[in-house]
Amino acid sequence: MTIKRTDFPDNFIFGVATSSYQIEGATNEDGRGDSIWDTFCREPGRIQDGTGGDVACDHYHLWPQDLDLIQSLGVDAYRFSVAWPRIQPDGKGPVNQKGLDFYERLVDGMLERGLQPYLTLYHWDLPQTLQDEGGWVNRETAYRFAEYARVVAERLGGRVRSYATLNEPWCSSILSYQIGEHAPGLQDRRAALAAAHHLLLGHGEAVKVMRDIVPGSSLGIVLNLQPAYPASDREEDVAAARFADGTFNRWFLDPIFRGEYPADIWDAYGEDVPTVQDGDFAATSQPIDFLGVNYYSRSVNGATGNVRPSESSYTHMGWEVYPQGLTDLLVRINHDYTVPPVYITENGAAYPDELEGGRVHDAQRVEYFKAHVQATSDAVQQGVNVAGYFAWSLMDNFEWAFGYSRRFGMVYVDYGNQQRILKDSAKWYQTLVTRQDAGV
Ligand SMILES: OC[C@H]1NNC[C@@H](O)[C@@H]1O
Repeated sequence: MTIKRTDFPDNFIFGVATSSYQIEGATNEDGRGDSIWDTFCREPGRIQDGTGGDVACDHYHLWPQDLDLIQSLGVDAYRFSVAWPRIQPDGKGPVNQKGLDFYERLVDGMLERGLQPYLTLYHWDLPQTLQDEGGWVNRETAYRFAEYARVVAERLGGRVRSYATLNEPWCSSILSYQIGEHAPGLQDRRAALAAAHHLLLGHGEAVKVMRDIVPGSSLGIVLNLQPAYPASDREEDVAAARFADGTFNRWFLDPIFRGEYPADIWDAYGEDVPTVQDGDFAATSQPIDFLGVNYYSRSVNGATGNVRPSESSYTHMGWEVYPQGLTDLLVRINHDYTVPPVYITENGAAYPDELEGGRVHDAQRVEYFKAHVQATSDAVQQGVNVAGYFAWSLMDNFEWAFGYSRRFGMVYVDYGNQQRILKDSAKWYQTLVTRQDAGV
């Protein structure tokens, strides 16, 4: 059985994805302000290898060669994010023209190379000055976000036809304000749920603003979703899976597509629930043109905690390789919600890659991509309107709390000399997207 590009509709998009803080570097250049991740990386113990994004892949300076690299892969599109602190160093008010100029050059560079720009407005690099005023826990940040969206849309306008407001609001709220592994590193569930609500409010306010500025553009949001499976059919395990599905998936899908929070989880959260004002759900459930789904793995839930099926293989992040979960997730979303076209906006795996004689034989990552592209095709065959697939990631980059200790790229980055080296997985992807009938 081989997975081929012709297994997908002709207009299906294949792309690669990155994000600003993870690849750009140049954190003190051309007027960029501090983000919460610059602050977080300076706090001892927060990042596993003690690093930060101050240099990263030096993409701020190497972007022309990186766009050449993306073009050489033969993909249709490039998913990237704009750093809010480059556009508004204080998170509000004065606009830094040099920041806008950078992204204008980058977008024009994509268009010149026949690459469709898929822009994400917020991939976690909140201006520190807004965090100083409470960050996403402060409802005002939602309105500052809409103002920032206006600035970007006014400059990049029709050249960018696809705008995602947020990347993974679960990470920007629960992982960041409740679990504390991501910036700003708090551990307060009430704060986290307030942050989640204001992120979704900001999404809605930004969509409202952008509808007028970039009419005809495709506006959406990107969610990291994880299908939750019960460890057994025992009632307590089934309940554990439903709770996991509720807190991880439905807490974000429901406000966007149903204009409400899921009642079971709302009740479970008790006093920690966010303050919802009149009109909030009208904003959060603004009609959108696409849903981005970031899929990496599933969870297997038992009453006493998560289970790691021994028969599965695991990535360098400790995530189970479970491609069927992607198909199941897409079919479920399509069944339970009225969704617009879906893009797989991130899918990929970290493995401990070794550079051997100038090559990286990342066979496990090749198998991961093959299986998940196949799983995406299976969902399409089952009637899910999947419009595209973006591999995470174009190149190795700063993997947040893991620093540079985890490599997700299909292109190897030698951080000592900033060389980019195509791994076998890049070559496989190239054969797939350029219709050279990649075999499975
Ligand atoms: O952990 C891998 C990726 N997950 N989604 C968000 C990205 O920024 C991460 O690198």
